[in-house]
Amino acid sequence: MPAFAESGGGGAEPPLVESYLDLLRRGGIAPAEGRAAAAVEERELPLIDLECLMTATGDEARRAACAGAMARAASEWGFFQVTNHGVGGALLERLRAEQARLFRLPFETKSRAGLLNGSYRWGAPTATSLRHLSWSEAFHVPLASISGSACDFGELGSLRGVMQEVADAMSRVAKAVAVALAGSLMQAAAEAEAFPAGCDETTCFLRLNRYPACPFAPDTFGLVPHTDSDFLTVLCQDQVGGLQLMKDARWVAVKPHPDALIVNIGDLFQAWSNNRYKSVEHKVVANAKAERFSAAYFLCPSYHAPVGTCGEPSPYRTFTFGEYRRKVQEDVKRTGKKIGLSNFLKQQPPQPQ
Ligand SMILES: C=C1C[C@]23C[C@@]1(O)CC[C@H]2[C@@]12CC[C@H](O)[C@@](C)(C(=O)O1)[C@H]2[C@@H]3C(=O)O
Ligand SMILES: O=C(O)CCC(=O)C(=O)O
Ligand SMILES: [Fe+2]
Repeated sequence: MPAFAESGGGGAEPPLVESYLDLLRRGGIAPAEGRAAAAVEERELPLIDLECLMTATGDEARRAACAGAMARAASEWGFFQVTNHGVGGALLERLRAEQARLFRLPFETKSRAGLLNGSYRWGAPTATSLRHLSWSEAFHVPLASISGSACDFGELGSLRGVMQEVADAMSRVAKAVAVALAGSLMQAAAEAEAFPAGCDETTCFLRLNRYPACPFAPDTFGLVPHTDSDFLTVLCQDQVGGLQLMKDARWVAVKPHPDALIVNIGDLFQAWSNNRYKSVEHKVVANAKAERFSAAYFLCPSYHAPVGTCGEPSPYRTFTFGEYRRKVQEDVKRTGKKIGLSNFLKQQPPQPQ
């Protein structure tokens, strides 16, 4: 498959080239950040062995040490990588093969409302400049619909089963990590076990990402800089690389690790932890030669449950995930950018005159 096959006429590639050239014509300049990409340092994320949490073998002391290491990483990095997570390598290989088949469907088929619950998106929904363009395509699938009959998998019958297995395995990791992180901030272990309130398979998402090879790399985002609008994300990336996160005000490239999954704190967990845990900005830099795949599990609460706090006083007012999502979409529509948590601070920063 060439880097960007002619779109339309049954081609699989979304019309990213046309979108890029249109934004360039409309005065968008290629984001300068990409040119600095060469200077970006590659770092190993904090590596945490989850065996003591994911199996009954771990004793209390090992579990406490594991929770402590995650809490430090969640505070200092907002990201860490985990091994012995229980999500089988063979299963992740099957997912990657299924993703390759799914994204090879014609663009018209992928865009069709019925396929995967109409969850397809590409480029930039509301791009007004190249800085909003993501050289990627994705299916952002509500877990509830994966098992639901309403979700049309087209001719990809085996995809449903693989996505269900991956979602089940990743949700176990997400839950175990969330409870351990909450327990580090709460005295009552029982309360931590119930954390996060209102999260279940009907409220979480599995996002399948594909990043086509990009003729405008490295000046183009594979995925624009953002923070995740959830409690936490469990991410499986392949070995191509390109994920970067903000650390001490500099972009840092995340070195892929063949056996590890990446966990990152989302906006809601930063709010719940009263800013102890950080929802850190991250992006994907486009790759000139290789296509890249990733799959992200988003641990999200129901739209109605207040996000809550580990303890008052919280810097944030009470808000629900529904309010949060609506505000993000409203801000993106109005400004092209997500504003996020600062909208929900009790003390609003002085507005620029
Ligand atoms: C975790 C996510 C937040 C985001 C959707 C995504 O799954 C990955 C891209 C994110 C992003 C970045 C640009 C915009 O801010 C945004 C609204 C979008 O369309 O894609 C956010 C999404 C979000 O915050 O909902
Ligand atoms: O593909 C990646 O490595 C990151 C994806 C991501 O940040 C997301 O889907 O929110
Ligand atoms: Fe993300």
